[in-house]
Amino acid sequence: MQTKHFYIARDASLIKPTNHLPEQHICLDELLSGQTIKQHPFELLSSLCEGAIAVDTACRIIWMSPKYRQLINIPEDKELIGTPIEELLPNTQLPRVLKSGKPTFVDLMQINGRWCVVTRMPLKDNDARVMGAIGFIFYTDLESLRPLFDKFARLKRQLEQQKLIRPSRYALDDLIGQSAIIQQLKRQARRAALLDTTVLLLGETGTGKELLAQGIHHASQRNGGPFVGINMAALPESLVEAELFGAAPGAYTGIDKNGRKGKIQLADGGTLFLDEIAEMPLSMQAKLLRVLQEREVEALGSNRLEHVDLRVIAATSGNLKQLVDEGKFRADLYYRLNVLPIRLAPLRERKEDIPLLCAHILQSIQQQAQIPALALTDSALAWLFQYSWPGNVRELHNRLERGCVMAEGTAIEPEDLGALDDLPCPDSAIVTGIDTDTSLTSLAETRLKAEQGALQDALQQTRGNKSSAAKLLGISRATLYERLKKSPDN
Ligand SMILES: Nc1ncnc2c1ncn2[C@@H]1O[C@H](COP(=O)(O)OP(=O)(O)OP(=O)(O)O)[C@@H](O)[C@H]1O
Repeated sequence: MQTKHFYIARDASLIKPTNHLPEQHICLDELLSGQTIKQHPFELLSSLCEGAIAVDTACRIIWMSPKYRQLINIPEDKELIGTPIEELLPNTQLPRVLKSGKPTFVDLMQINGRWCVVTRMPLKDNDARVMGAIGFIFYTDLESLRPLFDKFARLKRQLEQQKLIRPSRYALDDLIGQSAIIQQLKRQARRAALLDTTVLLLGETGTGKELLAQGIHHASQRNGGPFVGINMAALPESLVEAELFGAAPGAYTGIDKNGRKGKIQLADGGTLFLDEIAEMPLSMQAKLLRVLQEREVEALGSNRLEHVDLRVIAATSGNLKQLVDEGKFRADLYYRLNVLPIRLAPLRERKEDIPLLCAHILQSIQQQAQIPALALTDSALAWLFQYSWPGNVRELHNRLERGCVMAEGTAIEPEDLGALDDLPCPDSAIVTGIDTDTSLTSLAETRLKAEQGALQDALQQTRGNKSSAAKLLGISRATLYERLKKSPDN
């Protein structure tokens, strides 16, 4: 196979890949080695555009054209060689080019508040090893493209209004925590955002898997595209196919004459978040595998394959490997999804994050509900530290919300957080400062009665639906069953 070289015309007006070597052209290798002409090759290239910047493999600036300096307001005498590019341009995509070794020929990028059309290319040595990357700005005056931008913005607004696309609400900075575990998680997520591969998020319920998925999308190059989420556990098996893969006109009675787009088609250009992936019916797994392998989707009732361009982030609170071993999850799909696994630690493994999380959550509750600021008493904080947090950050949020409602004074006490629900537990008794002799017996009885009353009320309200009753009470189904067993009637 013949290698393609880049050639530049002697009048410096054109760079194009070709297999021929016309006499009037200079090979770029020759040009970069400076054998042919006196002018620095980068300067020659930058004269073709509105600015250019080059970095080495460590993403440090090795060269910047004067026009680029002007665009980002850097004085001429300021030394930039060796500066990490992200310090100057936080949204730079050159690290991605270094990683992938692939160019992006046309992209839009905001530089110093101005939209620019940019091209990025890897710089490779004779053995095709990446030794740096170079970015060019071709247009900074995009007024002529204004009608196109306006149309794009209008269509995007329409889709958002129809709730067909949901912009990601969270960035990685919204992930609260100072622990080493959270810092490492954010570093992994930033690296995952740079790559365009499938990510598998593993963690118990409420650990922030969806929040992290949105953060990765937000930090990725796909952030201008949609973030589309679907929870496999919330869908009856019969609806999964149409919801996920779409349906052709006439696929089933009552369908719109234009057919129906599935979440996969809606995520085109962006990120598809498949929550509770372990719940995906086996019959649908082969179809999803095709999307991951071929980027092709076949709508229900159609025999046409549509190409889609998306990144998949899947999440599970279960053990996928075990399901594979039990034959309940396809091994080939598991390996396709498990390209970049990221584990989210439960809150009990990073309790040092609790005070910061509480501060953030309390502030947001108080702002939303427009109520005066409430602090946690020392004993409330102590209880938060000794509790095991089966529902993780979601449960912390629910308990703090409950605390804000129940608090009588200016501070939240352990019992406002539902700490007494966990009695009789010696630890709880210590942190709540409750005397564990005779008063505890009557308190426990009173609490049991009140609790059974609340359980019965919730069951009545939800017409006996235990899942909904548990949700209403802010407890898990398992806890609900456990508490029901304590009823004197049982
Ligand atoms: N580190 C964190 N910082 C701030 N908020 C968090 C953090 N982790 C989780 N949350 C919040 O906790 C709640 C639950 O998070 P999320 O829905 O992302 O969890 P999940 O792991 O996807 O849960 P599930 O498996 O039940 O769907 C959300 O309100 C989210 O914003």
